[in-house]
Amino acid sequence: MNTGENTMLSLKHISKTYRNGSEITHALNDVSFDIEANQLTVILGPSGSGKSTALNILGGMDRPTTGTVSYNNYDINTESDAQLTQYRKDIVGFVFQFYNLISNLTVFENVAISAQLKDKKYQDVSEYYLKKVDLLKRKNNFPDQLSGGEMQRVSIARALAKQPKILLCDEPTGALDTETSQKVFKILKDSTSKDTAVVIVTHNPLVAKIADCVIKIKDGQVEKITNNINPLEVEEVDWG
Ligand SMILES: Nc1ncnc2c1ncn2[C@@H]1O[C@H](COP(=O)(O)OP(=O)(O)OP(=O)(O)O)[C@@H](O)[C@H]1O
Repeated sequence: MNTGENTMLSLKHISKTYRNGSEITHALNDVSFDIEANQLTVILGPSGSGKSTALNILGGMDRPTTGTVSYNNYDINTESDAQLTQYRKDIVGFVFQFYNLISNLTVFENVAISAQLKDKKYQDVSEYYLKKVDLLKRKNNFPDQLSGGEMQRVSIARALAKQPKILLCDEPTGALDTETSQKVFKILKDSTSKDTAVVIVTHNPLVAKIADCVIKIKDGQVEKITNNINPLEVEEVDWG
Protein backbone atom coordinates (compact mmCIF):
# COMPACT_ATOMS: atom_id res chain seq x y z
CA MET A 1 0.00 0.00 0.00
CA ASN A 2 1.41 3.37 -1.04
CA THR A 3 1.36 5.36 2.19
CA GLY A 4 3.69 8.20 1.27
CA GLU A 5 5.81 7.37 4.32
CA ASN A 6 8.50 5.57 2.36
CA THR A 7 8.51 7.83 -0.68
CA MET A 8 11.92 7.71 -2.26
CA LEU A 9 11.40 9.29 -5.63
CA SER A 10 8.75 11.77 -6.57
CA LEU A 11 7.83 12.98 -10.05
CA LYS A 12 5.80 16.18 -10.06
CA HIS A 13 4.16 17.63 -13.17
CA ILE A 14 6.72 16.10 -15.53
CA SER A 15 6.48 16.90 -19.21
CA LYS A 16 8.93 15.82 -21.87
CA THR A 17 8.94 17.15 -25.39
CA TYR A 18 11.26 15.87 -28.11
CA ARG A 19 12.04 18.10 -31.08
CA ASN A 20 13.48 16.70 -34.29
CA GLY A 21 13.60 19.60 -36.73
CA SER A 22 10.03 20.80 -37.12
CA GLU A 23 8.61 17.61 -35.60
CA ILE A 24 7.53 17.82 -31.96
CA THR A 25 6.59 14.80 -29.81
CA HIS A 26 4.99 15.25 -26.42
CA ALA A 27 6.22 11.99 -24.83
CA LEU A 28 5.00 12.92 -21.33
CA ASN A 29 2.42 15.49 -20.40
CA ASP A 30 2.01 16.57 -16.76
CA VAL A 31 2.88 13.24 -15.15
CA SER A 32 3.06 12.93 -11.35
CA PHE A 33 3.64 9.84 -9.21
CA ASP A 34 5.75 8.55 -6.31
CA ILE A 35 8.06 5.55 -6.00
CA GLU A 36 8.31 3.96 -2.57
CA ALA A 37 11.03 1.87 -0.95
CA ASN A 38 10.07 -1.70 -0.10
CA GLN A 39 7.72 -1.78 -3.07
CA LEU A 40 7.57 -3.20 -6.55
CA THR A 41 6.11 -0.54 -8.82
CA VAL A 42 4.97 -1.47 -12.32
CA ILE A 43 4.64 1.21 -15.00
CA LEU A 44 2.18 -0.23 -17.48
CA GLY A 45 1.17 1.08 -20.88
CA PRO A 46 1.05 0.39 -24.60
CA SER A 47 3.97 0.96 -26.96
CA GLY A 48 4.77 4.64 -27.38
CA SER A 49 2.85 5.71 -24.26
CA GLY A 50 5.95 7.22 -22.62
CA LYS A 51 7.06 4.46 -20.22
CA SER A 52 10.74 4.41 -21.18
CA THR A 53 10.84 8.19 -21.18
CA ALA A 54 9.51 8.17 -17.61
CA LEU A 55 12.05 5.51 -16.59
CA ASN A 56 14.94 7.45 -18.14
CA ILE A 57 13.88 10.56 -16.25
CA LEU A 58 13.60 8.60 -12.97
CA GLY A 59 17.10 7.23 -13.55
CA GLY A 60 18.68 10.58 -14.33
CA MET A 61 19.48 9.43 -17.88
CA ASP A 62 17.34 12.19 -19.31
CA ARG A 63 16.02 15.49 -18.00
CA PRO A 64 12.36 16.53 -18.15
CA THR A 65 11.34 19.57 -20.20
CA THR A 66 9.34 20.83 -17.22
CA GLY A 67 8.52 19.50 -13.74
CA THR A 68 10.61 18.18 -10.86
CA VAL A 69 12.10 14.82 -9.90
CA SER A 70 13.09 14.57 -6.28
CA TYR A 71 15.06 11.82 -4.65
CA ASN A 72 14.54 11.87 -0.87
CA ASN A 73 13.23 15.44 -1.22
CA TYR A 74 16.26 16.50 -3.24
CA ASP A 75 15.62 17.86 -6.77
CA ILE A 76 17.96 15.88 -9.03
CA ASN A 77 17.40 18.06 -12.08
CA THR A 78 18.78 21.22 -10.56
CA GLU A 79 22.12 19.41 -10.30
CA SER A 80 25.09 19.67 -12.63
CA ASP A 81 25.73 16.90 -15.14
CA ALA A 82 28.52 15.62 -12.87
CA GLN A 83 26.14 15.37 -9.91
CA LEU A 84 23.52 13.67 -12.06
CA THR A 85 26.19 11.16 -13.08
CA GLN A 86 26.92 10.61 -9.40
CA TYR A 87 23.20 9.99 -8.80
CA ARG A 88 23.15 7.37 -11.57
CA LYS A 89 26.29 5.78 -10.21
CA ASP A 90 25.41 5.72 -6.51
CA ILE A 91 21.65 5.41 -6.40
CA VAL A 92 20.33 3.73 -9.55
CA GLY A 93 20.65 0.24 -11.02
CA PHE A 94 19.43 -0.50 -14.53
CA VAL A 95 18.19 -3.70 -16.15
CA PHE A 96 17.56 -3.52 -19.89
CA GLN A 97 15.53 -5.70 -22.26
CA PHE A 98 18.61 -6.91 -24.15
CA TYR A 99 20.88 -7.29 -21.10
CA ASN A 100 23.73 -5.00 -22.31
CA LEU A 101 26.45 -7.30 -20.98
CA ILE A 102 30.04 -6.73 -22.08
CA SER A 103 30.74 -9.63 -24.41
CA ASN A 104 34.50 -9.94 -23.91
CA LEU A 105 34.23 -10.04 -20.10
CA THR A 106 33.22 -13.15 -18.14
CA VAL A 107 30.03 -13.36 -16.11
CA PHE A 108 32.04 -12.64 -12.96
CA GLU A 109 33.83 -9.66 -14.52
CA ASN A 110 30.58 -8.14 -15.79
CA VAL A 111 29.23 -8.14 -12.23
CA ALA A 112 32.54 -7.15 -10.60
CA ILE A 113 32.80 -3.97 -12.68
CA SER A 114 29.57 -2.78 -11.13
CA ALA A 115 30.38 -4.02 -7.60
CA GLN A 116 33.69 -2.14 -7.73
CA LEU A 117 31.80 1.15 -8.03
CA LYS A 118 30.58 0.73 -4.47
CA ASP A 119 32.57 -1.76 -2.49
CA LYS A 120 36.21 -2.64 -1.98
CA LYS A 121 35.17 -6.23 -1.27
CA TYR A 122 33.88 -6.42 -4.81
CA GLN A 123 34.89 -10.07 -5.29
CA ASP A 124 32.73 -11.24 -2.39
CA VAL A 125 29.90 -8.91 -3.37
CA SER A 126 29.94 -10.15 -6.98
CA GLU A 127 29.85 -13.77 -5.89
CA TYR A 128 27.07 -13.02 -3.39
CA TYR A 129 24.81 -11.60 -6.12
CA LEU A 130 25.73 -14.26 -8.67
CA LYS A 131 24.71 -16.82 -6.08
CA LYS A 132 21.47 -14.94 -5.51
CA VAL A 133 20.54 -15.31 -9.18
CA ASP A 134 21.78 -18.94 -9.11
CA LEU A 135 24.63 -18.41 -11.57
CA LEU A 136 27.76 -18.66 -9.47
CA LYS A 137 28.61 -21.91 -11.23
CA ARG A 138 28.74 -20.01 -14.54
CA LYS A 139 30.97 -17.20 -13.33
CA ASN A 140 33.84 -18.02 -15.71
CA ASN A 141 31.64 -18.28 -18.79
CA PHE A 142 31.29 -15.50 -21.34
CA PRO A 143 27.87 -14.00 -22.12
CA ASP A 144 27.56 -15.74 -25.50
CA GLN A 145 27.78 -19.09 -23.68
CA LEU A 146 24.57 -18.30 -21.74
CA SER A 147 20.87 -18.45 -22.56
CA GLY A 148 18.82 -15.26 -22.72
CA GLY A 149 17.36 -15.88 -19.27
CA GLU A 150 20.81 -16.50 -17.83
CA MET A 151 22.14 -13.31 -19.41
CA GLN A 152 19.27 -11.37 -17.91
CA ARG A 153 20.00 -12.87 -14.49
CA VAL A 154 23.64 -11.78 -14.83
CA SER A 155 22.45 -8.30 -15.73
CA ILE A 156 20.26 -8.26 -12.60
CA ALA A 157 23.21 -9.43 -10.49
CA ARG A 158 25.27 -6.65 -12.06
CA ALA A 159 22.62 -4.04 -11.23
CA LEU A 160 22.22 -5.34 -7.65
CA ALA A 161 25.98 -5.58 -7.07
CA LYS A 162 26.25 -1.84 -6.70
CA GLN A 163 23.50 -2.02 -4.09
CA PRO A 164 21.22 0.55 -5.72
CA LYS A 165 18.43 2.35 -3.89
CA ILE A 166 16.32 2.19 -7.03
CA LEU A 167 16.37 -0.69 -9.47
CA LEU A 168 14.89 0.37 -12.82
CA CYS A 169 13.96 -2.37 -15.29
CA ASP A 170 12.85 -1.64 -18.85
CA GLU A 171 10.87 -4.59 -20.29
CA PRO A 172 13.24 -7.00 -18.50
CA THR A 173 11.52 -10.11 -19.88
CA GLY A 174 10.69 -8.72 -23.32
CA ALA A 175 13.05 -11.19 -24.98
CA LEU A 176 12.33 -14.20 -22.74
CA ASP A 177 9.84 -17.09 -22.71
CA THR A 178 7.11 -17.32 -20.07
CA GLU A 179 8.87 -19.76 -17.77
CA THR A 180 12.17 -17.88 -17.78
CA SER A 181 10.30 -14.60 -17.30
CA GLN A 182 8.76 -15.92 -14.09
CA LYS A 183 12.21 -16.63 -12.67
CA VAL A 184 13.31 -13.08 -13.52
CA PHE A 185 10.17 -11.52 -12.02
CA LYS A 186 10.68 -13.52 -8.84
CA ILE A 187 14.25 -12.24 -8.44
CA LEU A 188 13.10 -8.67 -9.09
CA LYS A 189 10.16 -8.88 -6.67
CA ASP A 190 12.44 -10.37 -4.01
CA SER A 191 14.89 -7.49 -4.51
CA THR A 192 12.60 -4.92 -2.89
CA SER A 193 13.66 -3.98 0.63
CA LYS A 194 13.30 -1.15 3.10
CA ASP A 195 16.25 0.46 1.31
CA THR A 196 15.38 -0.53 -2.23
CA ALA A 197 12.57 0.31 -4.62
CA VAL A 198 12.11 -1.80 -7.77
CA VAL A 199 10.41 -0.36 -10.85
CA ILE A 200 9.44 -2.47 -13.87
CA VAL A 201 8.29 -0.91 -17.13
CA THR A 202 6.17 -3.25 -19.25
CA HIS A 203 3.25 -3.50 -21.65
CA ASN A 204 2.25 -6.89 -20.14
CA PRO A 205 -0.82 -6.37 -17.88
CA LEU A 206 -0.19 -9.68 -16.05
CA VAL A 207 2.88 -8.19 -14.38
CA ALA A 208 0.59 -5.73 -12.59
CA LYS A 209 -0.73 -8.62 -10.46
CA ILE A 210 2.57 -8.98 -8.59
CA ALA A 211 3.05 -5.24 -8.06
CA ASP A 212 2.47 -3.23 -4.89
CA CYS A 213 1.73 -0.19 -7.03
CA VAL A 214 0.63 0.00 -10.67
CA ILE A 215 0.97 3.22 -12.65
CA LYS A 216 -0.97 3.04 -15.91
CA ILE A 217 0.29 5.39 -18.60
CA LYS A 218 -1.55 6.23 -21.80
CA ASP A 219 -0.61 8.82 -24.43
CA GLY A 220 1.98 10.38 -22.15
CA GLN A 221 -0.38 10.81 -19.22
CA VAL A 222 -1.10 8.89 -16.03
CA GLU A 223 -4.41 7.14 -16.59
CA LYS A 224 -4.66 5.45 -13.20
CA ILE A 225 -2.60 4.62 -10.11
CA THR A 226 -3.57 1.45 -8.22
CA ASN A 227 -2.20 0.32 -4.86
CA ASN A 228 -2.47 -3.45 -4.44
CA ILE A 229 -2.95 -4.29 -0.80
CA ASN A 230 -2.38 -7.99 -1.47
CA PRO A 231 -0.23 -8.40 -4.58
CA LEU A 232 0.12 -11.96 -5.84
CA GLU A 233 3.32 -13.96 -5.63
CA VAL A 234 4.87 -14.78 -8.99
CA GLU A 235 3.86 -18.46 -8.62
CA GLU A 236 0.22 -17.48 -8.03
CA VAL A 237 -0.23 -15.72 -11.37
CA ASP A 238 -1.64 -17.61 -14.34
CA TRP A 239 0.94 -16.45 -16.89
CA GLY A 240 -0.92 -18.24 -19.70
N1 LIG B 1 14.82 10.64 -28.47
C1 LIG B 1 13.58 10.77 -28.97
N2 LIG B 1 13.34 11.64 -29.98
C2 LIG B 1 12.09 11.80 -30.48
N3 LIG B 1 11.01 11.14 -30.03
C3 LIG B 1 11.18 10.26 -29.05
C4 LIG B 1 12.48 10.01 -28.46
N4 LIG B 1 12.34 9.07 -27.48
C5 LIG B 1 11.02 8.73 -27.46
N5 LIG B 1 10.34 9.45 -28.40
C6 LIG B 1 8.89 9.38 -28.65
O1 LIG B 1 8.21 9.59 -27.42
C7 LIG B 1 7.06 8.75 -27.33
C8 LIG B 1 7.17 7.89 -26.08
O2 LIG B 1 8.25 6.98 -26.26
P1 LIG B 1 8.69 5.91 -25.15
O3 LIG B 1 9.87 5.17 -25.69
O4 LIG B 1 8.83 6.59 -23.87
O5 LIG B 1 7.41 4.97 -25.11
P2 LIG B 1 7.26 3.50 -24.50
O6 LIG B 1 5.93 3.48 -23.84
O7 LIG B 1 8.44 3.16 -23.69
O8 LIG B 1 7.23 2.61 -25.81
P3 LIG B 1 7.78 1.11 -26.06
O9 LIG B 1 6.96 0.21 -25.17
O10 LIG B 1 7.49 0.87 -27.52
O11 LIG B 1 9.24 1.11 -25.73
C9 LIG B 1 7.02 7.95 -28.63
O12 LIG B 1 6.14 8.63 -29.52
C10 LIG B 1 8.44 8.01 -29.14
O13 LIG B 1 8.48 7.92 -30.55
